[in-house]
Amino acid sequence: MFSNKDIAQFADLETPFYYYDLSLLQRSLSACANAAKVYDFHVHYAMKANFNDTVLKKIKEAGLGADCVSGNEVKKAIEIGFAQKQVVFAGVGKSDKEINEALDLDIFCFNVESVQELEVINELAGKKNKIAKVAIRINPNVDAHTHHNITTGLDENKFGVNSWDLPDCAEMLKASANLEFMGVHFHIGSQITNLDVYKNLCVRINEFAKWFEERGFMVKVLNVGGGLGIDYQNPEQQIPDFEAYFKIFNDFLEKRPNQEVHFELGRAIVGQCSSLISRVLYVKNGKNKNFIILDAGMTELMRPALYQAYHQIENLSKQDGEATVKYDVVGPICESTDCFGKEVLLQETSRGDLIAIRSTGAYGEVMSSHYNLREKVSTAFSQE
Ligand SMILES: Cc1ncc(COP(=O)(O)O)c(C=O)c1O
Ligand SMILES: N[C@@H](CCCC[NH3+])C(=O)O
Repeated sequence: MFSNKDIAQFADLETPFYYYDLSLLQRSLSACANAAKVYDFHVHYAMKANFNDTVLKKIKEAGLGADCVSGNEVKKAIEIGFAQKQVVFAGVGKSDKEINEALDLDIFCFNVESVQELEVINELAGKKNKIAKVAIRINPNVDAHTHHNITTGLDENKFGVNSWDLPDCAEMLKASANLEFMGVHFHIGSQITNLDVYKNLCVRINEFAKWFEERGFMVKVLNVGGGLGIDYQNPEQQIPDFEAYFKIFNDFLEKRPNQEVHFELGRAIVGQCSSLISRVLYVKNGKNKNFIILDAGMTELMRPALYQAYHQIENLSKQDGEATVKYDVVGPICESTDCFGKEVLLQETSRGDLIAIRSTGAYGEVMSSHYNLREKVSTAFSQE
């Protein structure tokens, strides 16, 4: 819900822009940190969800670590002030340059996704006379029951080491003088709303951790990844149930004494704290359809075009009236998929109205592009 003060502030700003509610971000962070603390769990924030500087600084101040998926994310995490020992680096295609940079920055751990990558990290660490800490990202073949395009833990996915390659992995680890084995890593997908999925993941994690222990490895870290979803249908349901989420891992993981449990949450922390604010350029009334044409498009928010993702759409200029007209809400980009919602019921809308597209804090601003030579999308922040 936006206050009249928020809306008055928006009226003076050039659209489109991402609006960040920093007090909501703070409340999400506190809820997450407090729920994790009960079990002494460690949370690394998945930077790919949103790497806006102001957002990152708040997350760092809350004491979370950083989960990175590129050399630039690793560098940015360190620049923002995340402690080196709280930075992890995953990714199925880490380049030699990126590995070298992360070695120089002495990060906590590489989450390694293939036997070849182990070989390369060992060689590059050797050249620097360093010992690289590594966890093996295992593909557990657990169905996350989420959108097909954001599932990552099935045999058909490119991510992680498949179970049949683990014997080679173990051999490589034993033969590599410049690698220190830290533990096992998993991430089965994003926008997971059925928490039972995580029980299945825990069963597989227990099996894989035991597999390594039986071969003489000490598993210091169980990194279970992230993926906890948010309620896109109901943006006012703002803070995910972190307590229920962490409790599942406490109940179902067979954690050894002194073993650390790590999480990599992105969307659950930042998803609800932002909306894309746009202005209506034109309203086209057709025979069978009415179109609202916004000044924001798929270049600012790609999720609907890419995954047919639902985001709630609100007309902020007509908050009181009854919603009576169905519109297809589209952007100005030269693509037919540049559509934020079809047959969206809204108050009768006119040129100049302000429109909010809700729940855009995760994978919104970060996935914006310059297609059609669009301007870089701007940002605005709530007064805390
Ligand atoms: C390795 C890894 N960890 C964590 C995440 C964070 O996911 P989410 O934003 O769904 O919590 C992702 C993205 O899906 C990922 O690929
Ligand atoms: N970009 C996706 C999530 C991908 C998660 C990263 N593996 C989304 O917008 O839902």
